[in-house]
Amino acid sequence: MSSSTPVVGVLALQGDVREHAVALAEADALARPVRRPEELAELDGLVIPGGESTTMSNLALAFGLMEPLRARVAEGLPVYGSCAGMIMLADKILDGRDDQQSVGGIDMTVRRNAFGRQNESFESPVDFAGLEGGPLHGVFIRAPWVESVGAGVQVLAELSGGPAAGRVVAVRQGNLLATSFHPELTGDHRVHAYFVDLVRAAAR
Ligand SMILES: NC(=O)CC[C@H](N)C(=O)O
Repeated sequence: MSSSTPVVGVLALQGDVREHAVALAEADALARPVRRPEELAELDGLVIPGGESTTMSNLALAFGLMEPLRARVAEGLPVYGSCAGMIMLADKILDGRDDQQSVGGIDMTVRRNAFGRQNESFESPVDFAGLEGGPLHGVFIRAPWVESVGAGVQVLAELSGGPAAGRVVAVRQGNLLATSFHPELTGDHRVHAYFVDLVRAAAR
């Protein structure tokens, strides 16, 4: 790759692909939709968007992408998952559908639709470790939370107020990044810029 403009795929099976592509472009990456296994080879990084993790799991299996995705994660490909994408990166899922699979890679347990009916969708400020410029505007839509993490996982954000105060909503393990919320819907591209920096550092 050219060191200045990394190529970052957006898994385009389902979900808010376009919004991530726009945010990545704003963060100075070349965004590409990814639907076929061979398209994974050309990437410096990948985003797994928000959407519905059960559908994404079905489609990844149907398109023959699940094993190639696992292989690329094992090779160290930087991947960022938001919401359903966070579920796809979790080693363990609670309240998933029985046949649901994840790509895995982050040593964490996530709970799907964790915030419950009253809180299906809500917005909350999120203090994200290492990001300058004040709290993020966190948009949560039938979001998962991180129930527990292994020793190698860095917690980047937890909710500071409300009924779910203290719940972990952003993590990183090596080149893998996941958020419960949707920065791609806010016009604030700091999380994407953080990820693109990680992609650049990994490609060096
Ligand atoms: N906004 C989202 O990505 C929602 C995630 C969805 N509830 C799931 O289980 O996959």
